[in-house]
Amino acid sequence: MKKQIDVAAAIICKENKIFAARRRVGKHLAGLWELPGGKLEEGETPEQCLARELEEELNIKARIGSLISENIFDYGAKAIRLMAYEVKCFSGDFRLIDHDAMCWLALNELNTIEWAPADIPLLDRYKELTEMAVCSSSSKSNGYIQENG
Ligand SMILES: Nc1nc2c([nH]c(=O)n2[C@@H]2O[C@H](COP(=O)(O)OP(=O)(O)OP(=O)(O)O)[C@@H](O)[C@H]2O)c(=O)[nH]1
Repeated sequence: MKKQIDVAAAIICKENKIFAARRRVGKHLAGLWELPGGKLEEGETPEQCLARELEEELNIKARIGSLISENIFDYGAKAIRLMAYEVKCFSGDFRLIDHDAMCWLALNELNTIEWAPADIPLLDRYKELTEMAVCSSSSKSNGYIQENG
């Protein structure tokens, strides 16, 4: 049976935009865009893996937030379990060490680039959750009564 590889990926958000990086020539899925991250090493939690990968690939230090969603995807030659975590706190200047391009996209721009297929359901889920959060916070503020005097 084909081995399933565990991969952790980061949904890095800044000012309502999400970070994407392009896989470089020579790699599996070269030219497609992905969330930064990588394969779990033995004994590593997904959070530890992500913190390590973000430092190795992008030169940033990050606090890994909650699991947004996961997706099992079969690429034929290999199958992966891709786990996406939210990252809102990070420091350092982004440097492309392992990718050949990067960009920041608003939620309504996510479909303007070509993502690795395994990422698409995860990004859809993230969009859904973010829109739900915006909706619930605006309904809370509508319900708040402010009185004069
Ligand atoms: N990091 C990352 N990998 C992804 C994403 N989506 C996706 O399908 N993958 C796949 O997950 C696998 C693991 O990623 P990796 O970055 O550790 O692998 P790699 O190909 O650079 O390393 P390798 O050359 O040592 O095999 C790759 O086959 C990659 O194509 C994603 O959003 N982020």
